[in-house]
Amino acid sequence: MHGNFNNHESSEHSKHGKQRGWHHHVEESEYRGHGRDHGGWGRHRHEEFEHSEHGEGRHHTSWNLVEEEGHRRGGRRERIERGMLRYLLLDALHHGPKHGYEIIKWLEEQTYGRYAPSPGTVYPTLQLLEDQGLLLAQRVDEKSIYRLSESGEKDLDSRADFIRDFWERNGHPIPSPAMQLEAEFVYEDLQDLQRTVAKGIRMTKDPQSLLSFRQALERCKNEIRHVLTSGAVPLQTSQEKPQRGPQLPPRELEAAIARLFAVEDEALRQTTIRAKEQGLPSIQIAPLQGKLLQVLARASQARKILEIGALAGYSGIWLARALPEDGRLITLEIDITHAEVVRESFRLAQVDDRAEVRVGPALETLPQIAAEGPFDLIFIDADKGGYPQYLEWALKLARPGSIIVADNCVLGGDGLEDVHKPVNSPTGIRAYNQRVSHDKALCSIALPIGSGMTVAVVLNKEEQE
Ligand SMILES: C[S@@+](CC[C@H](N)C(=O)[O-])C[C@H]1O[C@@H](n2cnc3c(N)ncnc32)[C@H](O)[C@@H]1O
Repeated sequence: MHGNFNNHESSEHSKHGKQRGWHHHVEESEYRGHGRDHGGWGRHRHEEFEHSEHGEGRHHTSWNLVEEEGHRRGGRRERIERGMLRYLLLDALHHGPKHGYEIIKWLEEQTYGRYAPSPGTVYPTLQLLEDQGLLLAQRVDEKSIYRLSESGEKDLDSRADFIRDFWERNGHPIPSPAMQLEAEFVYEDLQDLQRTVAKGIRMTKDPQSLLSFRQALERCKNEIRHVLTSGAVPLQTSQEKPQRGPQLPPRELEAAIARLFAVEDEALRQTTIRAKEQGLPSIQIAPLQGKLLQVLARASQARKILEIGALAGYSGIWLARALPEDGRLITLEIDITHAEVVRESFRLAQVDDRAEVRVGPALETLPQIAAEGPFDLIFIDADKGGYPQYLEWALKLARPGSIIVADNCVLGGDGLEDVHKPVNSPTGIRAYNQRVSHDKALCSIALPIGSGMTVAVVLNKEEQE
């Protein structure tokens, strides 16, 4: 029940309280017993409900006769919905035969004093239940001892939810005032958190941010579980230093890094704009990845670079710009239309003196360029099913110290799981990762950048473990 605690809903209810149904008022009390809205203590709204003719009409007249209310006890009280006392009486007798006063005491004790119905409401209700055949009464020493009849058990069963909720609220000791106050704060924080998350969900347009919300909530739940089991807040591990300042979700973080480290110039921007205009898909690498390729090319002092999968030449431009004047980039492209766009891109970016595109299926072109190797850096970014074969070729065309990079290798984790799937699995990415991560001739890592890049360095014999 997530209602506005301050709403007084009598008018709403009386609007519906018509025909043969009857309604109750909604009662709000400043309450320090256990509240249902919270599942704990706090301000508690007792919401009563309308019974229609489709409900339990057979009780209507008799219920109206009975006023039920718990006593106020030491500032704590439990009030129950009108008409529900009968089920508490039935429940008391379900736990053994009792006379009227014993029932009152039993309820008072079991609720730790929260609820003690008055004799003035209990005795008429017992009489009513007996008349309805739900109780059996036996006179012993001037007192009636009651026990449940079979139909009484059934009637009680029909309200099992109410009974369960009642005991969840009331069947445990009352916490100290200090505990109650702290608990109020916890509930307020919880509601605040719920509002914040709901607002975040409404405002965000990025699925990655939603994933980050879930991860943050998971961390919070884990910490609370830890407190529950060990009674203490978990120690921060060295990787989980207290966080300072706003935390950006991964995509925004990449964009922020790119703004600082990988700013596109006009030639690069125009490359993607022209590619779009020509109807090419926007599946080029991100600026951050382009810069990473440049860093790797520079680190390996690359003079010859091979790329498999050119599209419009965007990544090719990043790579070609990391080459010395006499360096060479060969990029392979199956689609002749794409290849034409690539040529124009290289010309406009003024790297056409060192970068060229070769047209055809890569597996046919690769054997033809074997004589032009070895290549210092090889970037694989074509059809994903071909990755394992491209890796074979990359290893043939590389030298010790060469770097082999492949794009789209993490795919939100899909590229990493189930690495034992056959090498010709649909994407080939898992097989690729399996191979580069285990091959002794390679030192490799997958990076969660873009949709994930795997970087591998070819080792010489002495370097291999
Ligand atoms: C993801 S795009 C390349 C993006 C490019 N590396 C960039 O970041 O700017 C993949 C390209 O590989 C090409 N391709 C697909 N299968 C190929 C194959 N068997 N041989 C060569 N190129 C292929 C596609 O036509 C497409 O242009």
